Amino acid sequence: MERKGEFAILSLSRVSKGFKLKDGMYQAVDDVSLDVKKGSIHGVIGESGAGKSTLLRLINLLEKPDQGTVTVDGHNLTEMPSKQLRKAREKIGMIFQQFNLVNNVTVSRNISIPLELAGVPKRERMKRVKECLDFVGLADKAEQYPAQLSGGQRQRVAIARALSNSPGLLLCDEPTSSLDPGTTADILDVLKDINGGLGVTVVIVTHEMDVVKSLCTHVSVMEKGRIVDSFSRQDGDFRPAAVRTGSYRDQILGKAGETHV
Ligand SMILES: Nc1ncnc2c1ncn2[C@@H]1O[C@H](COP(=O)(O)OP(=O)(O)OP(=O)(O)O)[C@@H](O)[C@H]1O
Repeated sequence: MERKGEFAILSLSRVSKGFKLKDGMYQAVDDVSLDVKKGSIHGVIGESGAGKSTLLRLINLLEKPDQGTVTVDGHNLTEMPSKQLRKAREKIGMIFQQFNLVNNVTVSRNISIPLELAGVPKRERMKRVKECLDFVGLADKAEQYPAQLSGGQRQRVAIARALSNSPGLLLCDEPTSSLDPGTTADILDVLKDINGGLGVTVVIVTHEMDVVKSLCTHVSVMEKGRIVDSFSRQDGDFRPAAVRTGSYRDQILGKAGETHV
């Protein structure tokens, strides 16, 4: 039963996505249903090629599902006319493994662009850019260019840009996979602050177990385009693994090894 305050900010219902290849269709996401609770940090873990990035891109309709519905904050995105969808997307931030910054403009401008696209007046934009830079601890880098920054600093700029329109949901596609362990820990701390301090729900796809262990409140395991297991790390959801022993669930819940008597 759903507990008070635990309603889903995001629901995927029977979502599928296939890609046309030379020798037929490849089903990257296959009939996936998933609820993400408001206020959670929901990790999607799985091997390379499992379909994690495609699943994430289906959430904000960067990929259009072949079937199924995507509901964010009670609004069915899959049925929205494009203008309304653009508005809804402003409230869904996204960050990427390779940061995806615009390299020939300054840090400030990178953060300002989503605000410009949303029609925010200049004065308000400047204020918001400063707030976002302060939040990620890069106020002194405002007039620098991405090439002048380290990987961790670039990811912080990308995070500031993703936060500029005050999203309720932040989608993270392998956000630490290009970073060294120390910088990874810093970025994970920023994501924790975004969740705990700003109340933003975070969905993160990763193949790194440590990222899930240090960050996530809820976990889904993806295999061959399907979600094969989903569990909470918070409330003693220690049901036996739905899949084999030594599964992601066992490892994440700290039960790995219990069977090795
Ligand atoms: N635009 C596309 N056209 C054709 N095939 C695609 C496309 N995007 C993804 N795929 C295929 O779909 C499968 C799932 O890819 P996806 O990137 O979602 O997996 P992933 O779990 O995120 O893996 P990784 O961690 O390696 O990125 C892969 O086999 C990939 O080659």
